[in-house]
Amino acid sequence: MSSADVTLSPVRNEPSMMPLVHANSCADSLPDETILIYLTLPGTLIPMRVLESDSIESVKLRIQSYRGFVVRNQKLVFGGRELARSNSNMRDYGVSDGNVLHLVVKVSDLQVLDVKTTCGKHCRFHVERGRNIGYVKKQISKQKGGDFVDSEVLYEGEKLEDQSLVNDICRNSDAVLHLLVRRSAKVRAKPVEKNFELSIVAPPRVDDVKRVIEADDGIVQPRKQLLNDFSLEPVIVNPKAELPEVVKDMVSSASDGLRSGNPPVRSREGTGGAYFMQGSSGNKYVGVFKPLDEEPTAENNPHGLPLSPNGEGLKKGTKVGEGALREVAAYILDHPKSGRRYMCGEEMGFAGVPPTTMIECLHPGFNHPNGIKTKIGSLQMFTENDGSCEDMGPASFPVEEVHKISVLDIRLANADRHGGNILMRKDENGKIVLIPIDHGYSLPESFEDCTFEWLYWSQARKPYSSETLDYIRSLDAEEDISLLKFHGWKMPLETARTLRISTMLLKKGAERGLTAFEIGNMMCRETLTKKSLVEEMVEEAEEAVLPETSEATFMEALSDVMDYHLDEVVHV
Ligand SMILES: Nc1ncnc2c1ncn2[C@@H]1O[C@H](COP(=O)(O)OP(=O)(O)OP(=O)(O)O)[C@@H](O)[C@H]1O
Repeated sequence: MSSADVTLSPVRNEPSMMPLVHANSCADSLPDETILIYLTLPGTLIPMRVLESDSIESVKLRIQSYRGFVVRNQKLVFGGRELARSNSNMRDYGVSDGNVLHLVVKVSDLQVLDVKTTCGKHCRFHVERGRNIGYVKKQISKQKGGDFVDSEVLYEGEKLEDQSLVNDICRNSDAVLHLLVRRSAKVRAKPVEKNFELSIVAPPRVDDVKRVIEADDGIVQPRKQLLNDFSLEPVIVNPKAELPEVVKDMVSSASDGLRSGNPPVRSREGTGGAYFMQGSSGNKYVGVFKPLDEEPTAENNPHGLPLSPNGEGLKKGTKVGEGALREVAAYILDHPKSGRRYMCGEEMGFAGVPPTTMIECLHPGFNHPNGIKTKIGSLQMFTENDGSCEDMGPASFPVEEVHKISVLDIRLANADRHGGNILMRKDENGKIVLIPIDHGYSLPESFEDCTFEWLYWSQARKPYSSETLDYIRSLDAEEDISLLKFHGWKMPLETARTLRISTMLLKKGAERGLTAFEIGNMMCRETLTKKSLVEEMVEEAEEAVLPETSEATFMEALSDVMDYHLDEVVHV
């Protein structure tokens, strides 16, 4: 996410209660279904009058108008569940009079910079808000060719010091920070008789200047914390499951970072606690750590979300405290094209899930409201990126990139694939590469909350390539379940069933020439209450077998039901 957390349009003065805005409402007779709800933000409780029939989107729009938080940066949580479907209404989610809804506002870790130079060059790029102007100058030099390290950078006419942090400069929460770069001119004065002669000495032209050797990478150096009370170790359940070298390197770099006094930096984005782990030099993030106890609605969630009432995660069919397990599973199951992950551990997987492993880590920099304790969670390799798919229209995403994400999401029945969870970067040839992250809500026990952002992208309607079809053919859910068991996750029957069903649907659908859109669409509900086709197929198969029947017999029944429905789709 690169945009700021607030809209650029003027925000209305905050009323004590957000008024009801409805086409049919009139001052003295409120419609029957009017309810009063309360929004909590850390430290604030905001009363708001809404209609039970108001859509989530319209409620968010009003929050945007009165509080300034843009809709896509808002997450509403009620009863331990995220109100994720924008076209569903308050009633669908069971919100009634007097209920308290939690509003989590996503604040970006990245800032868009729009840079103009006095010699007419222009560039636009993202930087982490923790970087300083010295670093920005180096980025401009890289992007535009030449050396801008000795130049002056101005914001609203004021010269910025090299040490100034991007975060501190954004005083108006600007979505885009406009900077002007000019060559610095030194003024020298030399006495000439009783007067001074002024001469302005412009620096040499860019081409004449030798490139400055890297000295400071410009990342914020939080005060060094040289501690003894820290640790970072991989969690290995099965000693036979050897960690790939890339994972070992990531773990040791993050551990070296802590040893060198570079503390974890908490991300401002997301609903759970996510920490950027630094390397030993302190100028590079090497991993993202997500502790189990800081997941949304878990005990130590840093965003103040209340505890889950029933242990279920924000998405149906997931459990609080299992997000890290699912993150690691997504990496293990993202087999490379050439074979299973355990046979060729070093290779990047088909969908490009960054290497992820389970670690235990002790550091006072995490959220410890009840005393400092060792935390267990997932550590994922930090991937340099130019923002997420929320920052850009999908038109320029290569078809193969979209297809690889679709294959992963269908297999894992991902319940949280929104644009913010796909990072994006350009490779050395300028081609856009998509990087799937945040798989804490994959492999749910039910299909109720499956959502795939890419369903709405035109690439999803293009046929899979023969290479992708070969990959799909090679998938085997039983092998995947055994592989996860080998790595220590003995999946509950319901989760294993999800993996079996979604793999079966992907394989059967692809075999019949269906597109990612057609297959994905069968897994997603059109509305909160209308069951998806895959849910209907499961129900039909359950009705066709005896209650105590074996899993294998159930899957056989489902296979027949699925063939019937897919053939119908193909012949329409
Ligand atoms: N592997 C990665 N490489 C680079 N940045 C990452 C990586 N994983 C996560 N991030 C960034 O870390 C921040 C928080 O991560 P993330 O969105 O996954 O957290 P979350 O709490 O699980 O979010 P959500 O509320 O979307 O479920 C985001 O800015 C995200 O872009």
